[in-house]
Amino acid sequence: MDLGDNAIDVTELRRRYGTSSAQGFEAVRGVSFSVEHGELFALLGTNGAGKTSTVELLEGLAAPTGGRVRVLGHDPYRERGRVRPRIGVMLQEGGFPSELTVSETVQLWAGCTSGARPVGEALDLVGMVRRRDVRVKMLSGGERRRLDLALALLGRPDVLFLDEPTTGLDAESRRDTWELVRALRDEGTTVLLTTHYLEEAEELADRLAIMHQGRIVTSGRVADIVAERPSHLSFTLPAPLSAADLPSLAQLGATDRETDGRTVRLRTRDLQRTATEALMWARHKGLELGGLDARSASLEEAFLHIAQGLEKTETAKGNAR
Ligand SMILES: Nc1ncnc2c1ncn2[C@@H]1O[C@H](COP(=O)(O)OP(=O)(O)OP(=O)(O)O)[C@@H](O)[C@H]1O
Repeated sequence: MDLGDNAIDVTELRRRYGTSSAQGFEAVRGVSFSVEHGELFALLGTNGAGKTSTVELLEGLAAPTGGRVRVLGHDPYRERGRVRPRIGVMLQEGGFPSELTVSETVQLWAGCTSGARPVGEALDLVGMVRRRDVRVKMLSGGERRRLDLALALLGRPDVLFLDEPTTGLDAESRRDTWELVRALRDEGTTVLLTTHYLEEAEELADRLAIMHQGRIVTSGRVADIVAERPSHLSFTLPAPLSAADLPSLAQLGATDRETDGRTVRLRTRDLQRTATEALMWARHKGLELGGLDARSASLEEAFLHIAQGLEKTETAKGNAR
């Protein structure tokens, strides 16, 4: 393996569906990013943003209409034979013959995979050993996702593509999958994850990119993306006080505030300072603040802010036309 290059390099990637450029639809519109070896990179986006269309190009399932993709230093479409044995792909909809049992399915796949893990090991990784003799048609949606993951892991891939890996899983199975994905990353596997669950990206991703209408609108480390958003401090004042009795926003180190009756929500770039000022004020006055909640910004909030901002821009453009 050439460790000098990134595991994945994507430059100005484009994908158009339909043959005619006049009638076709461009789902990927000049996307660039790279993923280092051993890194876990998440691709997030609004519905129809172009995540799956992008990932399919990385998996070599289609040729791009523009730009360049390299996976492990090779073109995944033209040099499929060199890339395919070293990647693991978990698609959104794994189509299994429904009459086969779980272990027969893994056996079948193992027959087509060079250096495959033993069936028992693959099933153990995803917690499906006890379901090995169950026919695929009898599995729940979440169990099918886990079987899909077992198949993607069979060839001990250097690069693992996970397209919405925990959709349909209950909270406990989702946590188990996260633990497994983290362990694989810690062993050096590069992971490219697409997900609708922001919490999942927040838990797992070293870096992420957010797509909207075929383009990357923001990318970076989770902490950096989140740091651009303010934190919140909220509490309820005891009667008969109101927000007007609070110190000024400048004294509290807050940027602005919302009130709902006696409940106050302060936005701040310095949560520790704002919380300290508010608590010292309350102590000085001998007051008890109800429902006190100090919260750093989350990825969900950053994502909604970006998505809502884009919506407003598009509405404004539409109105201007
Ligand atoms: N085969 C196709 N022919 C024409 N348009 C397509 C085709 N596949 C996808 N599209 C369109 O391309 C756009 C991007 O779809 P894609 O599935 O890549 O988005 P996504 O970000 O994965 O969405 P989701 O999160 O909803 O799964 C959508 O508008 C979709 O309707």
